[in-house]
Amino acid sequence: MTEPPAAPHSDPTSLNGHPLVVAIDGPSGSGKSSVARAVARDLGVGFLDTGAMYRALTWWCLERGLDLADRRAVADAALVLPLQLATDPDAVTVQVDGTDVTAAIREPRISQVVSAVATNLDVREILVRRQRALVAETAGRTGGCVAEGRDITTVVAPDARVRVLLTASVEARLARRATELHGTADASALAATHDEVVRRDRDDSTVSRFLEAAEGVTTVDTSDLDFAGSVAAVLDVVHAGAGVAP
Ligand SMILES: Nc1ncnc2c1ncn2[C@@H]1O[C@H](COP(=O)(O)OP(=O)(O)OP(=O)(O)O)[C@@H](O)[C@H]1O
Ligand SMILES: Nc1ccn([C@H]2C[C@H](O)[C@@H](COP(=O)(O)O)O2)c(=O)n1
Repeated sequence: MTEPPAAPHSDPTSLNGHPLVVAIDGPSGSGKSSVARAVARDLGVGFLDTGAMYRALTWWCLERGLDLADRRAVADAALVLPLQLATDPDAVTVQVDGTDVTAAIREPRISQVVSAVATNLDVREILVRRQRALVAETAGRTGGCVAEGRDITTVVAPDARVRVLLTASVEARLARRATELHGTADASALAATHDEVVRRDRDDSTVSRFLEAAEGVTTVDTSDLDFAGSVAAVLDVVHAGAGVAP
């Protein structure tokens, strides 16, 4: 008898047609974006990087010469932000008004100031509305959505079937980001990365709760895990919490 080919990934259709939403929050450098993307790929569903939305808005405001401290002007920009965000985990692209900003929004000049936009409460209200719509649309179209950010488990998708706080020690997170940005985690690279990780978390945590798990949220500490181990740990939570066949 011929065996059927092995399934390439977990099967969200085992949820009797109910779309699977996986919400992942965590501090900077914990691995949210890369792990969430790999988890979405494994599940065969869409992926939403909500930080990319705050970054794209920041990029657009700077492009238009707006003062990021002008909260009203930045919120007005958020209302009309011409954003196209691809949610295919194999082809994540971010466009603003037809310009591909996928790489530009990761540059230090954006990382250094994005918190000024992300702590604008009027902006948050507007982008959260868009994020909820994107999660629903993506989940309906692909069978599910893995969404990551700082307030997904608590504000954007508190009813998600699976909710994870992905965390790691500050030392591990600094080393990861330093290696990513500077190719090394030596003392000078670690010092240069401090603002990107520690200061940003301090500012961002004034408006969102992502340093500790909210009730019902499962913490996955990746300090001692490699990347593949982090993905496997989150998939374990998904399989346990959502009844998704591995
Ligand atoms: N065990 C691990 N788990 C997750 N990511 C890891 C791990 N080890 C190294 N990394 C690397 O850490 C870096 C940071 O990951 P990523 O950008 O996904 O973090 P993040 O939490 O989304 O950060 P930010 O919120 O600042 O964008 C990436 O280069 C990733 O490949
Ligand atoms: N749901 C979210 C997502 C992101 N932010 C903030 C935090 C960061 O300073 C910025 C960019 O996010 P990153 O790409 O580094 O994950 O946006 C937030 O407040 N809420």
